[in-house]
Amino acid sequence: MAEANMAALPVAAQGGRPIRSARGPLLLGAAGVLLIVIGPWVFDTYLLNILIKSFFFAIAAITVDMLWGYTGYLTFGQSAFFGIGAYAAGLGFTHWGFSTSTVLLALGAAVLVVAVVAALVGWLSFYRGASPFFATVISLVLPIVLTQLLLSGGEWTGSSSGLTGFETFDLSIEAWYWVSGAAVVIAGLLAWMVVRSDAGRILAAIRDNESRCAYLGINAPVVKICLLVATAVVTGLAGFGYGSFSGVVAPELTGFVFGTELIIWVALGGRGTLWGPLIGAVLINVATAYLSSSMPFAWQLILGVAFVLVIVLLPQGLVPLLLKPLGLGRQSAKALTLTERAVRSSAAASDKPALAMHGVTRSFGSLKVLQGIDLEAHAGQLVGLIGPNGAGKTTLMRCMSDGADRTSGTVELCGNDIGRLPPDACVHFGLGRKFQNANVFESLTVAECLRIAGTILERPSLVRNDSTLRLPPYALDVVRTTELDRKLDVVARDLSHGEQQALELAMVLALEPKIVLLDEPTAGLTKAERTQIGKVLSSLALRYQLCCLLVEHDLDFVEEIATRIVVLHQGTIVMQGSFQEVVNSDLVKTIYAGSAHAAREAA
Ligand SMILES: Nc1ncnc2c1ncn2[C@@H]1O[C@H](COP(=O)(O)OP(=O)(O)OP(=O)(O)O)[C@@H](O)[C@H]1O
Repeated sequence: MAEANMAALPVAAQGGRPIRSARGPLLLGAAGVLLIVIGPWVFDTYLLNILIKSFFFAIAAITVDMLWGYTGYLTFGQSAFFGIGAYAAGLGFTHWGFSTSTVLLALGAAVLVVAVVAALVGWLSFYRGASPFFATVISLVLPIVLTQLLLSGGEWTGSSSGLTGFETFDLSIEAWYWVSGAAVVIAGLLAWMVVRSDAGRILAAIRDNESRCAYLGINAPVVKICLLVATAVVTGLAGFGYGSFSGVVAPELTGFVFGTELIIWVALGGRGTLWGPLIGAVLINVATAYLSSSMPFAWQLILGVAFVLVIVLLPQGLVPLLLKPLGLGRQSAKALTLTERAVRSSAAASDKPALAMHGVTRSFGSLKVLQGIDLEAHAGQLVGLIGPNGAGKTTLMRCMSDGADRTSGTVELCGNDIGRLPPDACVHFGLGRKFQNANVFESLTVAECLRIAGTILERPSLVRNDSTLRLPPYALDVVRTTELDRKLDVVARDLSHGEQQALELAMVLALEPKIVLLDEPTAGLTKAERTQIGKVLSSLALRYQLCCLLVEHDLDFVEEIATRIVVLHQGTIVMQGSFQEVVNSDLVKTIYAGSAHAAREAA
């Protein structure tokens, strides 16, 4: 294919992506580091003691924020990982004595057990088809089960009293303060770097629209399992530090109440900000230490009421509101260059069908929606799939893009049998699917959506933001003809309906698909937008030799661009041919007249 060797050309240098201004967090970070350095000279021993514990708790709160605030996974289970880390120290030092080798063994055991438990919980929570509600219930069960295990551990775990008085690191309170302070700063910086990076934006994409991620070839369950394991290990290490410092480990550290407190600290501090939960966790723990003895019940009640109020009235949390004058959260634009990317994969070979379906059926109970569909489409063809409402067009598209959807029959994409493979695997065979309703990442900018769309071709960095956005020529065509290149820094939810449709199409094309499925791409578009999209679609097939399948009710539009028409009626293909052959066919006229009559009768 000629485009395969096309040089990357700078086509636009305008627009930009909003990133959180680094000035505010840096100022805040500098103030925090200063407090950590001078703390031992400023705070009394009691406060130092509280702060050390708060720092370890704050690390756990940061990980909850990454899971809940950034990825949308509400978890009560991080306490379990904190507790496993703390008990690794308590059990190791109590039963085998304190020595360098015990420290290393206990630390290794903490990391291993936490990673294995987190991977298991992640697999259970995020396996295909599991709902977010199910994942949250699993996260509730984990601390409850773990607490029961510890309670039934007899003398070995100390049962309800836990373990106390074991020998631990011989460090002064000042040294512990600096160590825990350094740990929270490092954890905060690492988390901040990851969530701001290009790869970190995938977390927000999963939170926004997991189904679109799958159709971009991103295996969201695996991403979530990896994130859960990484954050669980960090939380487990924080727990190890806490257990080693306090010399006391008790079942409460693994419990569901502590898991809920972490959620409260994150919500009050400011979900999705990292520094909010960090500051929230520290301040609430300090306040609890001073106030809970003078008003033990009232303080918990105040925290509970504040939590409810914040969730209902102030979803962004309290800390961002209090620190607004510092300029935290203000947006600034980073210059971004949009360039053309050479197409990596060649189009499907013309002698082999890009899409081949044989005997495909789909039933919902006794309702047979598709009845033995045989269909082939080649590279360079733009096939219009038409038929009355309820004919089974969308169902047929689903069967082409998700192996689990059909009841029987075979589907091959570029010669690969999709078997029962999920959409993200089908995408790797060259599939791109555009849905009827614009399906984008609403909280991300146009540039971020487009970058995430190219994830399977250009692995995004875990630490950096790339200042160049590379797109294949046809995706660039869509971006330019619809003037999205002037709106790279606009958040997707603020685009017009037509622009969102164009953005979704550009995202699908950024995948460099060989087969493009388009479900009513002109629905809700103005005449001008329809003409623009029509030109782009024609060029996909004619110029770039992609295989396109288009479901469309607008027959004028189909006439303009389709190279072949397939008519579907009551789940079977009743006719295939050129547009003129189809519209002049008596059979097709009868089918459409019949469905119009049925529609009038129904009305
Ligand atoms: N999940 C489902 N459960 C039960 N029936 C379903 C399901 N999905 C689709 N159907 C039925 O299958 C038939 C075909 O639906 P489908 O959406 O594929 O038709 P279509 O040709 O795309 O229609 P339209 O042009 O109105 O979008 C309809 O009768 C619909 O009610």
